Amino acid sequence: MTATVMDPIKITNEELSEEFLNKYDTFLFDCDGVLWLGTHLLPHTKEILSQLTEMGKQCVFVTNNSTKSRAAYTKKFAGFGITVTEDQIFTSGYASAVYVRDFLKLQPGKDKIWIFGESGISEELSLMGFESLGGTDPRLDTPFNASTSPFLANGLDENVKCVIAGLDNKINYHRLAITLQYLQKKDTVHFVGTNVDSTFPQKGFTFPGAGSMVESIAFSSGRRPSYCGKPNMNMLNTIISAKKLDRSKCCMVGDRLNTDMRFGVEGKLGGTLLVLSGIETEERALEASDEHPNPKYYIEKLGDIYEYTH
Ligand SMILES: O=C(O)[C@H](O)[C@H](O)COP(=O)(O)O
Ligand SMILES: [Mg+2]
Repeated sequence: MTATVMDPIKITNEELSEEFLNKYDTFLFDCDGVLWLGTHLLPHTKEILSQLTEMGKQCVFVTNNSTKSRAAYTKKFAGFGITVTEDQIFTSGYASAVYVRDFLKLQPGKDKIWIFGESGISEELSLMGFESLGGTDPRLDTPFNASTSPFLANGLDENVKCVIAGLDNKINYHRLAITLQYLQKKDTVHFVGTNVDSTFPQKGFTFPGAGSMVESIAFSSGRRPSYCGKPNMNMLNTIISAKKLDRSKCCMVGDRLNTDMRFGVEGKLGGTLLVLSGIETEERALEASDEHPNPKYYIEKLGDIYEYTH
């Protein structure tokens, strides 16, 4: 293990917890691996979020998980007994929809989007007035047959101008095959990836992440996607301007070095906190690497801050 110039500080006691809490006004929380692992809420997540609110801190939730829309996430929080409003939530599905509207300048009502992914993408597009195809369409669940697929029967839809690809737990050959047909239209169809995460942390398991799926279709098409989730700075800029944040008073809290910590460091936020309850290990947090930055602080799990201060 090589020591870096600015060694990450491990939060292990009340004093360091207080120092950390007092430094920032706004905390940007990653969700998977930080707040929860699937349907399992991590210990003292609810308590630390209430503590921050009582201290007058602002909490924003920034997830690369595109499977749910912002509206669906408010329900997930509510299911855990945590009150969060939709304007506190930013997802990679929403960031992708913003990119399609504001950067690609596709036109709602005219241009359509083919989705390789779940309802979190189509719901955000629909709120912006975009029609989408593919995604959770049950006809894609059937085994692929080129001569009977309804997506090939009448030719491809000429109005599709973009493919958005993200995490899809119903990934199958039918979805891969039709997505590739649209991506082969290189001159007219853009390629957007929601997020690059190679893996997806769950309780006791690490599963394939969105990036593993997006890279599969990138490989077959020979194209590179524009990734919109963390660490893309467009996503951070959207959040900073929507919430009118002072970057120096913000701290990014995440469980991944190449997405969350990079987002905080490249975005010049005041601080970063890596939690070890998701993807990364202490060894990785401390190693010097060209692949990712080190965090400013790290801790075993977010709820420990609550425990140290109570
Ligand atoms: O593959 C994925 O989409 C991710 O692993 C994942 O869901 C990321 O979510 P986050 O950790 O940013 O909340
Ligand atoms: Mg995470």
